[in-house]
Amino acid sequence: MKKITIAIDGFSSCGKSTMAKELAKKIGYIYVDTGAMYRSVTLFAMRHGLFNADGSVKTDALKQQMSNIDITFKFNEKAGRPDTYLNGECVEEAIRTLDVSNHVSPIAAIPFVRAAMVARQQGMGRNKGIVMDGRDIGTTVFPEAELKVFVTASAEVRARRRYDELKEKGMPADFDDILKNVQERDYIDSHREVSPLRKAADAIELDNSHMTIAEQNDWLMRQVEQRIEG
Ligand SMILES: Nc1ncnc2c1ncn2[C@@H]1O[C@H](COP(=O)(O)OP(=O)(O)O)[C@@H](O)[C@H]1O
Ligand SMILES: Nc1ccn([C@@H]2O[C@H](COP(=O)(O)OP(=O)(O)O)[C@@H](O)[C@H]2O)c(=O)n1
Repeated sequence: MKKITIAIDGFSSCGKSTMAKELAKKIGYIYVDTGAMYRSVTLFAMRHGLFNADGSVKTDALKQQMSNIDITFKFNEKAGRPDTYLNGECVEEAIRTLDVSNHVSPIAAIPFVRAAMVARQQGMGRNKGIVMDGRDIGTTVFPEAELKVFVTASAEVRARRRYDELKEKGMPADFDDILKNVQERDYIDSHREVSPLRKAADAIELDNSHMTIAEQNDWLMRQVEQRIEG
């Protein structure tokens, strides 16, 4: 069966990685969560004092440190998805905190950070057979992807989903803080100069506000079948 490239973009916390990882498992593709890469750079910057007190980034210092940031993925059989490693340390949990979420968008707006991440992502997808989710996969990383999906849901629905997830994991969560974070990231991600979050002209839009996880997985599988058979 022919292998294709699948790009899943959209707003924060709308279910991109949930559907991407499930699809990859079903069809035996590699799954890459590009948000985890930007989150890992952010965690590194937080740990190394590369943020100013006002939340802005010490850009020159970060630039000098970029070659010391090694991000890798290793498949976790139990979780059924790849875990993210920063310089050899599993940071899967550490990169999902609200603190990291509150710092990530300024990091992801920096051109040299994006250039480094995009180069790595393109390398991982060189042989196709990949499902990648993020903000700029269909527009910048793989503009030639055979299937592009752009996912949306209302900000309240997305914040509720993230809130439920953090609660279930026993992590601190406040609904209003999460909603504010989701809205702020949407704004910064959509308005940055380099690769802003936007729907690619040839992407299919999916509003999953009122869909179950099973329904969206079925929907995505149908889209893939059409591309693979067609
Ligand atoms: N259709 C859905 N209905 C309810 N919850 C969902 C749905 N899709 C995803 N979720 C949940 O929403 C949360 C955010 O999903 P996630 O896949 O991490 O989003 P993203 O990758 O877009 O940030 C997760 O806890 C996930 O289980
Ligand atoms: N391809 C990507 C993926 C994420 N990002 C940035 O990384 C942040 C975290 O992405 P994420 O996918 O983990 O976020 P959630 O939607 O899971 O909350 C986003 O808010 C963007 O600022 C990006 O700029 N480009």
